[in-house]
Amino acid sequence: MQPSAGDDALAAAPLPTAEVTAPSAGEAPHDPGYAISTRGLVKSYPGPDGATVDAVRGLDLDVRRGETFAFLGPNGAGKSTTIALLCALARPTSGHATVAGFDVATQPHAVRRQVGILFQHSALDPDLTVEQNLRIHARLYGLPRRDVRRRTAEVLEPAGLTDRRRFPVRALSGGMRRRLEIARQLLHSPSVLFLDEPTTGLDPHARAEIWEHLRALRDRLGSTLFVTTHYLEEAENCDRIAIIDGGRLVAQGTPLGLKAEIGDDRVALRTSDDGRAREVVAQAAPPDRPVTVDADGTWLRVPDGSAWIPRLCAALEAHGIAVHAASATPPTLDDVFFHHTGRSITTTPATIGGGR
Ligand SMILES: Nc1ncnc2c1ncn2[C@@H]1O[C@H](COP(=O)(O)OP(=O)(O)OP(=O)(O)O)[C@@H](O)[C@H]1O
Repeated sequence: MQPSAGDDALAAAPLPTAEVTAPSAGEAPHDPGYAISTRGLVKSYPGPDGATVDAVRGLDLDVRRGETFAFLGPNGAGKSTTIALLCALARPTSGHATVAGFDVATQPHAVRRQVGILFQHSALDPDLTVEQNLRIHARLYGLPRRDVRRRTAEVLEPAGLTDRRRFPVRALSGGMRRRLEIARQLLHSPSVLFLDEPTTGLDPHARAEIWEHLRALRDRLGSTLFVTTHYLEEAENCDRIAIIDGGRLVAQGTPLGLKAEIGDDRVALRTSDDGRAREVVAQAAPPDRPVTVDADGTWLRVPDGSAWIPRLCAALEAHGIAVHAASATPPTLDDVFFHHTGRSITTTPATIGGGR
């Protein structure tokens, strides 16, 4: 969902051209090592019939400078609302947040000059050329006229779009358009770049290219990247991950650290009779290990999963149940997501050996 700015007067304010000032002490929690810091951040919207929709409920988040940070959550979890708050496009109901050292509630102009935002839906004009789209943005951000040509060339080059600068946007591929949107957001040299599902709708090749581009930008400019994505393999390559569910932060850590917290391997068995297999596996497995039957077959979590496969297969075969396939897999990020939210982030059913 695209952050809706319409509910807040803040969003309608014009972008300033003046230099920003440093925050005064005590306005919001701020550690100079953090690009983003929030404490008890809340956003509630008026809902239907006088009810209140609590989109973000008390978020405590710390994102280090130069970090690539993945923000994961099911649909409606509050990801876009969080981005809107952090970009000062919506006003927090309560709590504090600083971005690049500026308070989103008391210094919204300064925050907006420090951030670039890639929305889920394209904000490019397809009839204008690549350069014209960039110039409009430069003007909106009050870039001095003498700098526009230089900055345009500087952002187009790493995006691989220099030779397309006179093409109308409608003549670009989906991946090129996304790279152009990223380039446009870099024109005013933001220190934090927010990307709301930057690769959704792109084919795997274009997705890989976007990530290559983002990593190169991070390495070259030292920008902090805050990315929402539904693709766990993309989150896997980020420095740290936060999972939000129902507006609350349910997990935060490195991909490795979060998976290590889950610990045990997942052993999945596809059998001739999964209903009976569940009972047999429950008896043969260590006590207090829940055994589940779903589209993947019969599965459970145990330490050193591959050592359990021969034992479980022997027990099943002793009960006349044939085992068609068996696998043991270490925890994946989808397991982490499932563990914290009770559901899978993937839309397609997981397969034995490749799923939860
Ligand atoms: N302007 C608004 N007015 C009322 N409710 C809103 C508004 N914007 C968002 N919400 C509600 O807040 C909750 C969080 O929405 P949000 O768009 O932040 O979630 P999300 O995690 O970005 O979802 P998705 O992955 O589907 O984009 C949802 O219940 C949504 O319906």
